[in-house]
Amino acid sequence: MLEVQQLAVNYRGVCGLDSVSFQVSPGQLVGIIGPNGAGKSTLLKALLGLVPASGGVVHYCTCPLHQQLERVAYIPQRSQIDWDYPITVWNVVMMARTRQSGWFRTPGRAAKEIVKAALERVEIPNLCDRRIGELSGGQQQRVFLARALAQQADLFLFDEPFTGVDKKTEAIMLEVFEELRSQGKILLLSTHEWGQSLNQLDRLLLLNQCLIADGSPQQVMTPENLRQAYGAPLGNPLHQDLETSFFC
Ligand SMILES: Nc1ncnc2c1ncn2[C@@H]1O[C@H](COP(=O)(O)OP(=O)(O)OP(=O)(O)O)[C@@H](O)[C@H]1O
Repeated sequence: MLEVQQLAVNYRGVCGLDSVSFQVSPGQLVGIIGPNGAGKSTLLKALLGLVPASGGVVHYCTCPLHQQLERVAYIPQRSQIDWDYPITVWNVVMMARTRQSGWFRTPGRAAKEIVKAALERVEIPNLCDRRIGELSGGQQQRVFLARALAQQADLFLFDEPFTGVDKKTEAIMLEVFEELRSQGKILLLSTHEWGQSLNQLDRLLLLNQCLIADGSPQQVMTPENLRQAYGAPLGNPLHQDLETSFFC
């Protein structure tokens, strides 16, 4: 069980997150939605301690999460990754095994098998010798999904995994998420996706600095909650699009 209590982040006077509390059970796929600047990325980073919390606690299996980061796979937003870094696909995915094999040791056969299997699962074994900067956006996302798989984590945090990916990559991602969910893993993903794809999620957290709603997609995506999060009154074309895309 992941337990988040009154988590808050303050960026030198700018509120990033305001007293957010929720719990996630094993085997749940949870989406985090909200407008730009709502604190979705901040929430994922604060869970890991990548940004300092000004308050609150994050426990996983009753112990502080920051003491067991080896159990967490984090895939940041595309814009946070240096795609010009001269590293091959194979080595990016192998980084997931470094903690086990040690930074200065040659990876063993078991680590290589895990990396190979992860690349095969996301259908890019043929790209293993390519540099990450030479890949398409969808291929790049698959590399980081493979790295997350190779880490064999218990908790997966994805920051906008669907941004810039094609339907094929999205389908592979959703299949992998489903497999992880059925293995009892916890998955949290921030998204700007709307429409029927939200129904794939067990739960949604609707954020706008504070947690506006937490429940099934149907419970969360109500006109009143959307108004509260996005601030647009009914009659605003943007707001109507959002509602239409979900409720049709
Ligand atoms: N490093 C930082 N320094 C100062 N303020 C920050 C920093 N990172 C985020 N913020 C602020 O914190 C708030 C939440 O930002 P965050 O990036 O978490 O939102 P988001 O929901 O992920 O947005 P988006 O959908 O645009 O990616 C915003 O007001 C943002 O300007």
